[in-house]
Amino acid sequence: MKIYKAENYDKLSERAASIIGAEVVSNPECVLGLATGSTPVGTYGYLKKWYHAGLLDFAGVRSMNLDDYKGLKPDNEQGYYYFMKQNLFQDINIKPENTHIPDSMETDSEKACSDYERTIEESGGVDLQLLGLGHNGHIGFNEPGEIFEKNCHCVTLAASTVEANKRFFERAEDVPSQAYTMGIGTIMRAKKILLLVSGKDKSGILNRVINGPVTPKVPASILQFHPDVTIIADKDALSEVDLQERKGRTIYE
Ligand SMILES: O=P(O)(O)OC[C@H]1O[C@](O)(CO)[C@@H](O)[C@@H]1O
Repeated sequence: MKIYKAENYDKLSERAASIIGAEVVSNPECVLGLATGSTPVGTYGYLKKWYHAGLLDFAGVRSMNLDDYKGLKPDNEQGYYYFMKQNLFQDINIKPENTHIPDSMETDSEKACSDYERTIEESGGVDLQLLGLGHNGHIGFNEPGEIFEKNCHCVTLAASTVEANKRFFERAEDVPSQAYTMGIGTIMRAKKILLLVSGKDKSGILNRVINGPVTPKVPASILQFHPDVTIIADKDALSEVDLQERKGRTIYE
C-alpha cells in the first residue's frame, strides 16, 4: 500500500490526476474505473485541463463507473451518468460508446447487475479503479454488512448514505433507496486501485480502513489485501490516522 500525504485538496487532486494521466499515456486503450461523489471532482478538473493542453488523449480509453442509483433516468441531474458528463466526459474526447455505467433504468436488478459485470469482464477488466470513501467505509455503494459481495449487485442504501447524499437532491425523500454497484470482488479485480480521501470528517474511518481489521463492517478495509493500492489523502483526512511503518506500506510526503 502506498500512501501519499497531500498538503490540501488541490494537491490531492493534482497527484491523483497525474497517476490517472500516467495510466492513459502508458496505455492509451486502458479501462478506467471511475467514481462519483465530491472527492474526485478536482481530479477530473486536472484531467480536463491537461486534455485541453494537449497532454492527454482519451480517444481509445474506456470507462466503467462504479455505481448508479436504481430508477433514475440517465438525464436526471442527480444520476451518475449526468454527473460524469458534466464533470468530465463532455470536456474530453472519450467516445460516448466507450463509457459504461450500470443501467439505472433496468428494473430487473439481477439482469442489470449481471449485464454490467459481463461488460467489465468483456473489456478485459479495469486497469485503474478510482475510489472515494463513504463516511461508513463504503466504496462504490458497498455498504457495511456481514459479507464482502463478490459481484455487481443491487443494494439498499444505508440511512447514513441517504443522509450524506441528500445534499444533492431537492428533498431527502427524493434520494433513491436502492442502487446498483460493482461488488467488492469486482473492485478488487482491478489491476490498480486509487483511493482518494479528503477532510477531517473522514479521518476516523480512514484510520480503520488502513489500520483496522479487514472486515465487511468497514468495506474499504479489504483494500489492505490488494497488491497495488494507492491512497492519496489530504492532511485533514490523515489527522487521526496512525502512519507507523508497517510491512508493505510506503508513505510519501
Ligand atoms: O466523495 P464524497 O462525496 O464524500 O462521497 C464518498 C462516496 O460516497 C458516494 O458518493 C456514495 O454515497 C460514493 O460514490 C463516494 O465514493
